Amino acid sequence: MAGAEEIELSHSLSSSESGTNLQTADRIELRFKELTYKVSVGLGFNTGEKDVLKNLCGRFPPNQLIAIMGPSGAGKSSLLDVLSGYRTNGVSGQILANGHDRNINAFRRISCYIQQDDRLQPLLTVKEAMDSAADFKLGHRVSKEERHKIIENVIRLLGLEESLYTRSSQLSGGQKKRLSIALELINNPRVMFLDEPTTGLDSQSCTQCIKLLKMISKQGRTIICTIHQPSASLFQMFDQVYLLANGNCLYQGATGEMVNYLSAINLPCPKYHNPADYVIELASGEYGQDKINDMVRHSENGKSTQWQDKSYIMFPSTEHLNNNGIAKKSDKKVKTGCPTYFQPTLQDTSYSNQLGVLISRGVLKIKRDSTLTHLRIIVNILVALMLGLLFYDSGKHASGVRINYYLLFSILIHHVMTSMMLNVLTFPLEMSILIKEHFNRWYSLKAYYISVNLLDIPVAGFSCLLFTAIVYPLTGQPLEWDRFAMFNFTSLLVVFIAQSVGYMVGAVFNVVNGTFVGPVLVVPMMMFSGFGVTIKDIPTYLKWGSELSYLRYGLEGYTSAIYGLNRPELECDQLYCHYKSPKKFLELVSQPPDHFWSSSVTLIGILFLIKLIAYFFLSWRIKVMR
Ligand SMILES: Nc1ncnc2c1ncn2[C@@H]1O[C@H](COP(=O)(O)OP(=O)(O)OP(=O)(O)O)[C@@H](O)[C@H]1O
Repeated sequence: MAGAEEIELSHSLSSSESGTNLQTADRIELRFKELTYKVSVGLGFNTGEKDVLKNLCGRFPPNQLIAIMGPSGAGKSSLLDVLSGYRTNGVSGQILANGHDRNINAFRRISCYIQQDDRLQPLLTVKEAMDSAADFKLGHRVSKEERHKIIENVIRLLGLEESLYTRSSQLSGGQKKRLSIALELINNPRVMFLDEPTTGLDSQSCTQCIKLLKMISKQGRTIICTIHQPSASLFQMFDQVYLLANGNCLYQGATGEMVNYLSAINLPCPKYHNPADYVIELASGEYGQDKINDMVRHSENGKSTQWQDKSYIMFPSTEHLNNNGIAKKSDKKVKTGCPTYFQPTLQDTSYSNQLGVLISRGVLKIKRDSTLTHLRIIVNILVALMLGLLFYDSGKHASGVRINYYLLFSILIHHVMTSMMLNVLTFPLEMSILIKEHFNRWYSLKAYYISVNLLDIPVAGFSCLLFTAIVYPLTGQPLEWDRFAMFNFTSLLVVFIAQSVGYMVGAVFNVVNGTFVGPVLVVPMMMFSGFGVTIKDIPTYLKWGSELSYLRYGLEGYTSAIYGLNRPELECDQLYCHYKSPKKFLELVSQPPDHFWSSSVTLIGILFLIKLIAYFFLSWRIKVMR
């Protein structure tokens, strides 16, 4: 993006209805006092607390691009997490928006947080991602034409016109970053937090990215980002610097004043040295801890405003108070920085709108997902064919009853493992996107959870039906529609339960741990399924295990569908067939002849219970991760 073009774009935006330029009253000055953030560290008996941020003070005015700088581990990301409201546990001190205590929910409505890793939907194109973000954030409050105009403006502003039909996964690092910013710009946030927006970008993309942020800040926004070690030219583009070391503030003030500050405290920046490099060296302790202590003392840990640029619009804390020190009613909007219309939820659009957009976006993803959809269908076809050939006609003759029972158990394990492991492996990636989008208020967790469960039905249903349609006739099961339907219904219930277990594991564990925990959770289910040790042979003190095993009810559902419902005697192709009468076999596996419906009802109960548990794990995980 050329400079002239940028100016032209920002001009075109000023008259647009997207409202990307902020009114003075909408601008936010963020201040914090005595801000401390403690985390628990250590394991077992050796636990303790660590002060990540130590009594920090600071002032981030609107219309400015602010860099939080410091060496690795200084507390930059933590400060961003705390100021954005992403982290609230272990935080003490005061955070003020326009001089008033920051109401976390009101503040979240006017801010956004863009994390270091671009958590984008890999299968959606830039246009689709923008459309769905606009649908989530603007919904029906804004007409279709207006929405289109807003998207167009933001896309133009961020120079993404040429990548409109490129999938997010195929964008370059710089384009991904720009798309992340574009998605959040749609609802015109007044404060933007960005964690290391230049990491992984080449120098040209870095410059483009920072130029863009600068331009957005000049529309009245407060833009705060962490940055590692900027080049001298990049450094100059920031309006303000907040320098951290070991959780303390070493400097807060205008970028142009930093060299003067260093000279004033007898730490002059050597000639021809990039001031950004020099302060990082100082903050890393390369010149001694005493220099760090001096800087903390002189900056008063961020309290001193001596080096700040005084030209920006200030929001004195008393500006909106009447003589009694009470906020004036008419100033409600400025006071909280929150829209004046009543908003019962954190999200900008209704629950039904969120669900609708999640489902239409999900359908797009399903169509393109090579693992969750295409691979899943292929695996079901291949396994069904393999089992069909291996157990060919095993269900037809009385001599093959035992072998057929092994087949039923194999089918059960196939459904459990494939469905569960797919979610264990793919959900952690989805989790990181969910956390970002949920934190930035695109949708509620409930809407998300209902949508994923609804979206699971068609693919699971189709692959299950395909599997049954192949394996059932090949293995010589009774060709009766009701038995076929019952068999498939049991498979579906087992698949849904296994998927929910997968969500549960995927929500709590990362891919590596989940890959271990998932199968481990299946083992007790297998032990108590009645396969091998029949239910009547399980010791009384372990009976509870069989009551909980969804594999037991799945196996019972299968055997009832195949051998129950008064199935007539089986053909015997040998001199003697012990299980000629299906009832005899059902007795062996200690199962009443017509157990199908009671097994199905129990499976449905287990399904709802596991779905509920998975939801609680998911919401717990989201809270814990923050
Ligand atoms: N939840 C946590 N538990 C334990 N220690 C933590 C936690 N969060 C932060 N820390 C510690 O606090 C310090 C600051 O971490 P933070 O991620 O904020 O640093 P940073 O300046 O962003 O570093 P980098 O530039 O390497 O990302 C580090 O020593 C980190 O290990």
